[in-house]
Amino acid sequence: MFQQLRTSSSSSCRARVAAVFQQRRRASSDRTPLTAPPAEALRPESVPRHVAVVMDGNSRWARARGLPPTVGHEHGLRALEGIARLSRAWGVRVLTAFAFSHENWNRPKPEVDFLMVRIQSFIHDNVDDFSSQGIRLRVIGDHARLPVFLQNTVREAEEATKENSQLDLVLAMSYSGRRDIVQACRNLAHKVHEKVLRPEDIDETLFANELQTSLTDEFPYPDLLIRTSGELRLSNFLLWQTAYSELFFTDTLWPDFGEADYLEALRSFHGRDRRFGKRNMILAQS
Ligand SMILES: CC(C)=CCC/C(C)=C/CC/C(C)=C/COP(=O)(O)OP(=O)(O)O
Repeated sequence: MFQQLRTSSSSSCRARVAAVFQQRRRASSDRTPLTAPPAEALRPESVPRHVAVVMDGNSRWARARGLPPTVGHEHGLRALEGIARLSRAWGVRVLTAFAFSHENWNRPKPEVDFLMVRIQSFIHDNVDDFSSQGIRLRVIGDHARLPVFLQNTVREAEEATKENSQLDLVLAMSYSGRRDIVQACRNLAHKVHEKVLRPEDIDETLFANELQTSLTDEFPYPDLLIRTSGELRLSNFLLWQTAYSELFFTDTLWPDFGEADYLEALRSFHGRDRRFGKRNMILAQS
C-alpha cells in the first residue's frame, strides 16, 4: 500500500485507499468492548474532564512486525476509535488527539499522503457512529495546509456532529503549540491596533480565548496528558494548555493502547495531588 501510494495520482490513490479500508472496516468486528466502569478511578468526580493523547509509536509497532508504517497508522486509528468510545462511556468530556504535527509535514511524502487520505476516510466513515454516540468532532491546527478533500470532510463532519454533547473529540492536525501561541499574540495585537482592546486589558483569560482550544468552551485545558511509546516529551503539543496537566507516560505503543492502559492512566490520575501551586488542606493546617 505504501509502495502503491508512491506511484499513484492523489485522487486515484485516495479512492484505492478508501476502498481497501472500507472493506477492512466491514470485515472487522474487533471494536474495543465497552465495560462497566469498574474502579474508584472512574467515579465521576475522579474522571479527568479533558484528556489529551500523543498517539506515538505506530511506526515502531509496525516495524516490530516487519510491516510498513501505514499498517501501524491503520491500527493506530483503530486504537483511537476505541479510546474515543471508552472516553465517552466513562464520562470524559473532551479527548484531544495529536494526529499530525506541523513538523510531521517533514516526513516522507508517501507517508504524509497516506495519513491525509486515511485520516479523511477515518472521519468520513465514523461520522454516523460519532453521531449515534453523541460525539462532536472538532479539528484544530492549520486547516488551510490540509489537502482540500480533508478540509471538506472536516467541515462536513464538524457540521454534522455540532449538536452532540457527550464528548468533544478534537483532532489536532497540522498543529503546533508554538504557532497556536504566536497566532493568539497576533490576534491580540490586531485588536489592540484596531483599538478594540488596550494592552492592559490582556490577561490569561483573554489570551486563552485566542487559542485554538478555546473552541471547547468548558474544558479548554487538559487535566491529563498521555503519551505512548516511551518518549518523555510534549513535541510541541498544547504548550500553553498543559501548564497544569497531569502527565502520564507509558511504554505501550499507540496501536496497543487499549482499555487496560487507559484505565491505568486514569487510576494514576486519580492518585495525583493536584495543588496548582497551593498547599493542600492537610499541609496547610500543619
Ligand atoms: C492514529 C494516527 C493515524 C496517528 C497519526 C500518526 C502520527 C503522525 C502521529 C503523530 C503524533 C505526534 C505528532 C507525535 C509526536 O511525535 P513526533 O514523532 O511527531 O515528534 P518527536 O520527533 O518529538 O517524537
